[in-house]
Amino acid sequence: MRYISTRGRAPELGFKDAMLTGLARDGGLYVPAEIPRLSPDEIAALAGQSYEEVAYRVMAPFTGDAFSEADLRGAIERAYAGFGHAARAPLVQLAPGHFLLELFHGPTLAFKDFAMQVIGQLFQLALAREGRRITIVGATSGDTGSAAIEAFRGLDNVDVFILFPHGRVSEVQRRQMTTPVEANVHALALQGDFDDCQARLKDMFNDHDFRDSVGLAGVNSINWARVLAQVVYYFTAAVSLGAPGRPVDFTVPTGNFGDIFAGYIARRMGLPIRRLVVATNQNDILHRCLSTGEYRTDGVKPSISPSMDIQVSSNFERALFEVLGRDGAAVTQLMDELRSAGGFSVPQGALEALREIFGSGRASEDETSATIAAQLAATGELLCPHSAVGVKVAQEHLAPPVPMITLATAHPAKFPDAVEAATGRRPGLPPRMADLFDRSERMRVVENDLAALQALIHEGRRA
Ligand SMILES: Cc1ncc(COP(=O)(O)O)c(C=O)c1O
Ligand SMILES: N[C@@H](CCOP(=O)(O)O)C(=O)O
Repeated sequence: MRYISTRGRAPELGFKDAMLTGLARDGGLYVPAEIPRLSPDEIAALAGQSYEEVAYRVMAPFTGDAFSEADLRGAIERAYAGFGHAARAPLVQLAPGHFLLELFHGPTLAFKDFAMQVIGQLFQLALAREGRRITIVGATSGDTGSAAIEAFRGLDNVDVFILFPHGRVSEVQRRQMTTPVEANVHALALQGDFDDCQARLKDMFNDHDFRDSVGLAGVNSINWARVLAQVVYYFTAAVSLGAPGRPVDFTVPTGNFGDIFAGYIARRMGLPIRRLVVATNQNDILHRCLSTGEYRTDGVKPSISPSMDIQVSSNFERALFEVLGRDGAAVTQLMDELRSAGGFSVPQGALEALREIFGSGRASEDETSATIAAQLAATGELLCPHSAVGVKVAQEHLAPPVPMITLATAHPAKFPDAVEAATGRRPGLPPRMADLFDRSERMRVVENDLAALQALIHEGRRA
């Protein structure tokens, strides 16, 4: 299996190198040269299998010969062993025809653990084999950072630097990043928003001297392996509701477009997904774009679903690449316009192709709070604000008899203030995290300045 860049000017790589590389050297994102398909019989045969078995069968066609079957299976087994639910990603019913896929039973209580735990294992295998050290730099609006730290903390051959927007993540999210004691973990509170964090991260990748000198690696969803591991739960959920014999819809709380792009890949692999619905908070650039064809940034607005406070949605580039007929030059032109003018118009044919697959909707702050309260009253399910955005938008897109599955992307206890304000009930952390507020914090507040960040990373790495 070979991987190509969405900008068409970077070397083709195998799975392992694409994973260790992160962003392509032409600034694009790696995607598989071909998307493997599973036959209806192969999809039907996933019914009743463990989450780990489904993960192996879905991921193996993409990893090619990068890892032996035993290594890949071992990595998957270790990745999910610490999850707090036997099903890993349980499906609960909210209403007739509407289901919630709970993706928050991993170690850091958000869907990021599903991929981060696997790639943590795969990175360790690959680095040990090659005797390499790397520096991971990640940008987070709250959840990727803690998941990455959890997956890579304490490793001898990895240093981890996480950029998060200062004052714009929840206290639980911040403490998850600032309380680990391992010397290889560095939490950096950047004076700016998430888009600034992600822009500086991409600047570092595009500075090839810096990139090579520190052995830069990325574990944001710019990394194809992140997207791949997230494809798996679309299969487990759809199959449990009758796929391949029955189509399903998904609604996905969306920011960086990585999670919903994983659903798109599942669909291309043959899973009968009828619609994928993008659910945004008041940072609704994707909803506006799908509605009007205009992708225009207008500044990140802080919300009660902070992990989705994103305007420059990284993986939308992968979707554009597909609907532009895999034309790297056309993608490069749109991305250049985004950088120079803050936006672009999606060509009409590409917009129609997007709309055939993706629906969209937006939830205001009040609607998000009202949905948290209403779901608690109606079903007893306590939603985090991101999942509530999803449920609210999903309710507007129900199309019986096709079942709707909404992704619940984080545990409500990560956002106790917003949940308490909506319901009067303050969700508690699981016992293993009960002392989170007693642990001492370690973080540096940093300017939004590329050269200063690069110097800090150079100095902070262990020799
Ligand atoms: C809790 C939560 N929900 C939803 C999202 C949006 O996911 P994506 O960025 O893959 O679109 C994020 C951040 O990625 C998140 O942390
Ligand atoms: N919401 C994310 C933003 C980064 O997303 P990623 O999927 O590209 O890592 C977060 O919580 O950090």
